[in-house]
Amino acid sequence: MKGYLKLEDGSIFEGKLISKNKKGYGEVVFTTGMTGYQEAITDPSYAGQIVVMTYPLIGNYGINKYDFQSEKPHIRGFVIREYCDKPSNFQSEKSLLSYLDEHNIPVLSGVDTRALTKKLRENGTMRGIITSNADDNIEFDQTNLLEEVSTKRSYRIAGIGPKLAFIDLGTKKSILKMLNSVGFDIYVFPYNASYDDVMQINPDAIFLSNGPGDPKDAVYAIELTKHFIGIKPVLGICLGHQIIALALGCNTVKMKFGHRGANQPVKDLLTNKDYITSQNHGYAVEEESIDKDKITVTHINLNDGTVEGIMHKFLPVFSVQYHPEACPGPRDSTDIFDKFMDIVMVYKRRSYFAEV
Ligand SMILES: NC(=O)CC[C@H](N)C(=O)O
Repeated sequence: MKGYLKLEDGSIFEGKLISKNKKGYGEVVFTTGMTGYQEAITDPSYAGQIVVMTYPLIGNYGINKYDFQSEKPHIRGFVIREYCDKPSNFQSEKSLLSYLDEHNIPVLSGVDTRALTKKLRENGTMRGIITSNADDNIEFDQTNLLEEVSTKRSYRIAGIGPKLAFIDLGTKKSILKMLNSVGFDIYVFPYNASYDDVMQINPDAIFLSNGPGDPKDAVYAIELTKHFIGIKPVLGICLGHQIIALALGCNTVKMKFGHRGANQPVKDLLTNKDYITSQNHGYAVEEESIDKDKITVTHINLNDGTVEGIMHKFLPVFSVQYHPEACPGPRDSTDIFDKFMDIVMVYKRRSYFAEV
């Protein structure tokens, strides 16, 4: 069936509606990963968004049971150039389309994704609708994205090391896996956990996860972070990084079209090393808002110079905008998890010896 992606500036891209569900609304964003569609569609940070894949052939390696980043897809729609309905991969268990159909996600294929991407790059991210009727109006659901994707109840992933209070703002499973693999005993809390909730476990450190939407909407997490800065080591990734920046008094801004893909170059200004990183964000910490007497910019994006990491000069607080856990993408920067463990152990020992 013929279908359309209509953008808020009135432009219309034609394609074929190949899914059972023929309609979806969202913010239209593009991602440049050549592979990694399974990780992207199940990454809760994409909640509320219609995702355009710039790589022209999608679906060719199917869906497997290892690469899910959460329990289900969170995207509102999927736009591709060409769909491959005969997946070939030793781990593949089902086709991409059957998986998206199970979860009622609309898929528009046969779209000129190059022209669409150019449009989004020039005009910036826009809202849009996937529909069979080009006269339909773009609507927008005002759901609370954090409530939608965060865990509903607290749970633990046991480890032999220090206790980590992990604030789940829509985390990717691979972040939990990486933190657990370096030894953290993880207590996962919902997005609206209070200071008292978290203090019940007497944590050694705090972690703020990735997640969807505008970081300024994460009001509970920003307040919580303010309580812990200077008291416990704090690490944040992506949305977590933006929340830490806001808690430290910096500002965040919406980018024109964001960074999404598995090939974003980042410079580590402390070591002068460059990494290729996995990214998925539409907001960034505003450089001019950073108080340089207190906070160091540790990483920048080599394409556009935007802030990709910060570190407090005197307190154990640091964060990165990119995704060191990869999934999808290169594992150039996974050492951040070991670095966090080292810092937490130093602080834990210090407070132990202060007590005895
Ligand atoms: N992956 C993320 O955590 C994304 C953070 C935030 N929602 C943004 O778009 O910038």
